[in-house]
Amino acid sequence: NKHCTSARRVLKRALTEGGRGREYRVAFITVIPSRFSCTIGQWDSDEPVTRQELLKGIAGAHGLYCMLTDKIDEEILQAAGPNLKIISTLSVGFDHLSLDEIKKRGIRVGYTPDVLTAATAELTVALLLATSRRLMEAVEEVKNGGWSAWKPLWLCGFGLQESTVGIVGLGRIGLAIAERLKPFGVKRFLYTGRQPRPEPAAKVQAEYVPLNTLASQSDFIILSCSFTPDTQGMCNKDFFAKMKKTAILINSSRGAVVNQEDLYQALTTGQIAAAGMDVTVPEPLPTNHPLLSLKNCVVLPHIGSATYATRNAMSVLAANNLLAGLKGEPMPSELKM
Ligand SMILES: O=C(O)[C@H](O)CO
Repeated sequence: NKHCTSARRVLKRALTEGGRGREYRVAFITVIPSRFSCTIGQWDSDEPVTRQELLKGIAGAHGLYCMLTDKIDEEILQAAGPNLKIISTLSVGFDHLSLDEIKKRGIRVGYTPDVLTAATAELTVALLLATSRRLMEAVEEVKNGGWSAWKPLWLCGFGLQESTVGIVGLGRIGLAIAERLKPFGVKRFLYTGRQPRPEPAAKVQAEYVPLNTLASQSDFIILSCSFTPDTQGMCNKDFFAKMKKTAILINSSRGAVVNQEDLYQALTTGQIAAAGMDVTVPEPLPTNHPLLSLKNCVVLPHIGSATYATRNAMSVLAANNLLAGLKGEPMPSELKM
């Protein structure tokens, strides 16, 4: 294999933003040239590659380095042709990859678990606190003159102390979120998923419960599951109807796990207290989307893993996955399909 396609480099911005970013970029760009001889067709921008460019650039490639913004489906795989044997995605999520089509062609897939766990968990906690303690509203009030005096009930929210936290998906990130929340004085952790996970659960004394129980008993519900046909639209009007009126929903998994129309209804009718979303459908969410008009909904632009160090580690891991795959070796992080 003498060719590979690097769809783009994500750390270009790190360089232009200065500071620590500079060393990260160096780390990334040295991976491919020093360890493997290949021709790189690169989309050299921090913006997603256009579909057209990707279709054109991938023709004949042996490997593809892509991101979650690239939908790798039958059309792309056809355009690549039979040379393509390795796909390396700069993400832990892989719902942008048509795995059936990929498997059919005997293509191996690399992804980036573990290295982003801490950053994603940290952001999820930040989003939870920003939502539950109404930080966005509070900052806005300071800026717009709404801060008239200290008042007993003004901008009150909900605290974690003595609360019940429900986690949907107690995987690597779900567990890391629970571990970070525990010191806030959470009383009970509930979790749900395809099956009980006694080992991680024991670390935070989390109880495995059915989804309905989690919905009705939790004060905070955190979505940290993969996006699959089972989880698609899982948080819908039935789910919201079971939640406490004082409960808060936090989503740092994939936007489509939540039915956004039903969420809007639940938030505007007082069925639930608030929601914090780091992921939406679509991304970006149009600026006139109804959810953005709500004070009790905090929306972030999918920044769970966005620390310089984490994006650097993801980039290096994705490059090493690609190289190992091209050499026919085991990848550092290969997706089991
Ligand atoms: O799947 C992923 O990797 C996250 O959504 C972004 O880092």
